[in-house]
Amino acid sequence: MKKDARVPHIHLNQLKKSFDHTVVLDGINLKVNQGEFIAIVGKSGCGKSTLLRLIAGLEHYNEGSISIKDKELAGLNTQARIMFQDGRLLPWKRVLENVGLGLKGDWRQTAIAALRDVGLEGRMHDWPSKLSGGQKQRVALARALVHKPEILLLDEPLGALDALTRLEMQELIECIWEKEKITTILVTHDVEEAVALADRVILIEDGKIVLSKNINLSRPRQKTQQVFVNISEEILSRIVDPNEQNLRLIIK
Ligand SMILES: Nc1ncnc2c1ncn2[C@@H]1O[C@H](COP(=O)(O)OP(=O)(O)OP(=O)(O)O)[C@@H](O)[C@H]1O
Repeated sequence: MKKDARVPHIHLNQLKKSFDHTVVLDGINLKVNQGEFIAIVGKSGCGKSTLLRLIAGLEHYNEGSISIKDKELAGLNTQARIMFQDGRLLPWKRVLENVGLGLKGDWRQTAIAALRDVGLEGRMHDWPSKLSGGQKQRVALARALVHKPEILLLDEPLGALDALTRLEMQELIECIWEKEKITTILVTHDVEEAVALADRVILIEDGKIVLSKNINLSRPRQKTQQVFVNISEEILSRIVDPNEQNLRLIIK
């Protein structure tokens, strides 16, 4: 049977999530197409990570539904892999074993290929403690990609990196996404990062999606380009109040 291209890869319908009677997400509606790159931004504590965890099936929701290709998600989302800010490598396993974790059969070759894709094949015998922050995140990315996920969930994966390493990692993520066309959802505090990478930027506020902005710019995007700056400022102005924004511009 021919697949219906109109069926969204991920469909969140009237999703509601509470923790101990505190509503964190309320009436979230979102359709993500196959191969789309979505970025989620919003103030700290607005529920971005909770949303990713719900899509990963790591958390239960109270109301609404999550469908993956029209099938309601029940339990762990086996099509998805999630990557966190701290990488979460196992310190007692070498890089190659970290990437190969959970693989079967000829796992070494598969893990080596994944490390090659992130440019770290040469470090496969190292302990994670010998790696820089950026290298650890490359390994974490390889560990997610080695399972050939259809959905990649990135929870502020570059948040702890210095500016230059962050840019390199952005390029790597973009490059892998362009090659593999994995449906990707990135949570980030960095609006420029969101605009640089995503097809669509979603803003969450008070538990709801208050903005959904298509970014119709060709790739790779130039952050200094006026249209890029304008879009970033527009989204930022929706997140921070005008006084905070003035302060940010002064500090800049
Ligand atoms: N397991 C939990 N138990 C109780 N409350 C939780 C739990 N996880 C998250 N919360 C609360 O839910 C709200 C949203 O948290 P979440 O981590 O999703 O926000 P966030 O937007 O990702 O924040 P940040 O940008 O700071 O990472 C917060 O108020 C948080 O305290």
